[in-house]
Amino acid sequence: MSHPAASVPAVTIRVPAKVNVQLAVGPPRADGYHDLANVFLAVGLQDRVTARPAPRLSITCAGPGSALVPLDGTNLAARAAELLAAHTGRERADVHLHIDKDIPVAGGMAGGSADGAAALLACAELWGTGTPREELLELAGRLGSDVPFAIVGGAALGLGRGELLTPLPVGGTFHWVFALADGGLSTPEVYRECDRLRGEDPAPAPEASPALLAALRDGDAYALAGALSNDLQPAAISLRPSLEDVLEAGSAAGALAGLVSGSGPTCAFLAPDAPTAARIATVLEGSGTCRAARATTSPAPGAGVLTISGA
Ligand SMILES: C[C@](O)(CO)[C@H](O)COP(=O)(O)OP(=O)(O)OC[C@H]1O[C@@H](n2ccc(N)nc2=O)[C@H](O)[C@@H]1O
Ligand SMILES: Nc1ncnc2c1ncn2[C@@H]1O[C@H](COP(=O)(O)OP(=O)(O)OP(=O)(O)O)[C@@H](O)[C@H]1O
Repeated sequence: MSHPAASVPAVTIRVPAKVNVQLAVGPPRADGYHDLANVFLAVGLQDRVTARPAPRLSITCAGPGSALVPLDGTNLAARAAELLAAHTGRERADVHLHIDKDIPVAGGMAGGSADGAAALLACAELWGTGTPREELLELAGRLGSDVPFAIVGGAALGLGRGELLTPLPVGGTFHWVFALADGGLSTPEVYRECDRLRGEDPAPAPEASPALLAALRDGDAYALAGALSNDLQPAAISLRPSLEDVLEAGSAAGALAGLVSGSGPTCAFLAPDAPTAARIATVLEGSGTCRAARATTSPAPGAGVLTISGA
């Protein structure tokens, strides 16, 4: 006897959030982007995207903040499905995508980018496109600067606008606490604010910090704490001054260091070990400076298949 649930093909991909342990931002380019030295680290918060055959492209989303996620063609997962269909000569993106969200929305942890990366992989698997990984990475870069890293995971240096990746060795597990904010920050607005604050001062060419790369390679949390940097942090704080209070609360709670994650408003705190991370999360939650705090570890693997069912 056939099993009805098993007869529905479905592919579920899990995909990690990121924190930028270094984000060096150069001057604005003619195309509106900024050259970066962007050191990405994938962390244990993850979304899941499930692809199933459907007459036409549709999206549903569940989980914290899902009400803020667009369900139309602007969703990065929808754009990924359309892009792969066009690239592989498929008539339509005939797929339903369901997003289980755990990555904070508009939080500077590349949640939308993660969903775009997961949708690319899910549709490639569901449609059996056989698209080589290099081609998927190139398509990912067209979707957004953060999308290729969600496929690669681990740690990587992103040059150009952040999409040209070189994987980096990581010599141990790092413990993090993420302070989640109410409401998001717009990435383009934060870059604009960064330019505005710099005024006429020329930004130096962005370069990866040798001390930071060594800290990652050695798995040395104390050295990493001393090397964390984010050129977008002053801009995020300028747009959301209350982030100063979050950073102070995390540091008073015993973090080795804290910084704004990417374009914010999520703040990331490095802890020496798991029990300290759990304690910092509890203190932050009670501090009234953030909506919630989550302890997790890094590095985490890039987007990958969680389940494939039916056929
Ligand atoms: C802040 C970071 O999350 C750090 O990883 C990324 O740089 C942002 O990456 P993303 O959200 O994938 O950004 P994209 O979708 O490529 O670009 C959105 C907007 O952010 C700004 N942007 C983005 C990347 C970059 N290197 N320079 C920029 O100025 C531009 O205004 C761009 O129009
Ligand atoms: N799948 C998606 N999930 C969340 N937001 C999405 C998605 N697709 C499109 N968006 C839009 O993108 C905006 C930014 O959301 P996202 O969660 O990617 O921000 P972010 O984590 O700050 O991004 P980044 O760190 O890459 O700059 C949202 O406000 C939303 O309108």
